Amino acid sequence: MTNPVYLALDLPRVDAARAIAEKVKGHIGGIKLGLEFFCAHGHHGVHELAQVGLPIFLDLKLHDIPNTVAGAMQAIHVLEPRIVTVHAAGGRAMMEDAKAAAGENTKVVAVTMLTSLDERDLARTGVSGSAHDQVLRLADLAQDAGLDGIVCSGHEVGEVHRRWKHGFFVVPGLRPAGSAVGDQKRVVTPRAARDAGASVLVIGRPISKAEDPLAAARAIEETL
Ligand SMILES: O=c1ccn([C@@H]2O[C@H](COP(=O)(O)O)[C@@H](O)[C@H]2O)c(=O)[nH]1
Repeated sequence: MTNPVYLALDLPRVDAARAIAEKVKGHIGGIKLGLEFFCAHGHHGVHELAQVGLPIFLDLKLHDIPNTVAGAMQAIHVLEPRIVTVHAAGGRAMMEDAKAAAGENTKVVAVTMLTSLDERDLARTGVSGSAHDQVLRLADLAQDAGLDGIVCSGHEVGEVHRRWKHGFFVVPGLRPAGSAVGDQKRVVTPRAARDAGASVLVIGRPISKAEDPLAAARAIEETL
């Protein structure tokens, strides 16, 4: 079975990110590079991390008018990312155009409700109702737009999986039992997310900020 863990390398330096990735590469399935890394190091940084030899997930959370998002997707095509994120809130046309502009081997997935938000935060953005309903609504929109799947928390992935049988589900906000939650609010353990139907488990600080990243990655792998 392929290792479902993608290591989120939200680090300011390429050499430090690569050193951690090299250290743990036998215990993860891929590398996730997000806004911090991409804004600082762009294509060059992605090429460096691709040298590790694992699939690359570009978590750029694109959210703009359809033409602009399609252009951004075309611009990252050469990097051959395995997964790219857009925001479902960008709407159906934006998601359709993002998918049409993506490479054949790139899964395009839509961020539904960030795992750093709870229902109180959601209400403050003007959306009433539960996190669960918001995620299901945006998951339906992403499916209608022809995307490959969505990003959601481990609290919702079970229900989304029941409704969207062949969807691809990326789950961040994962914390091994007893580890610091930080800015995440809708959190479950990696094992709970996997059991509920997650295709990809995104894990960052519990590995990247651990005193011994290799031991942390191994310990997580053993729980799966
Ligand atoms: O809803 C979302 C969408 C993306 N993320 C990203 O996942 C990682 C999580 O890192 P941790 O250090 O394990 O908290 C990070 O890169 C986020 O940008 C998310 O957390 N929630």
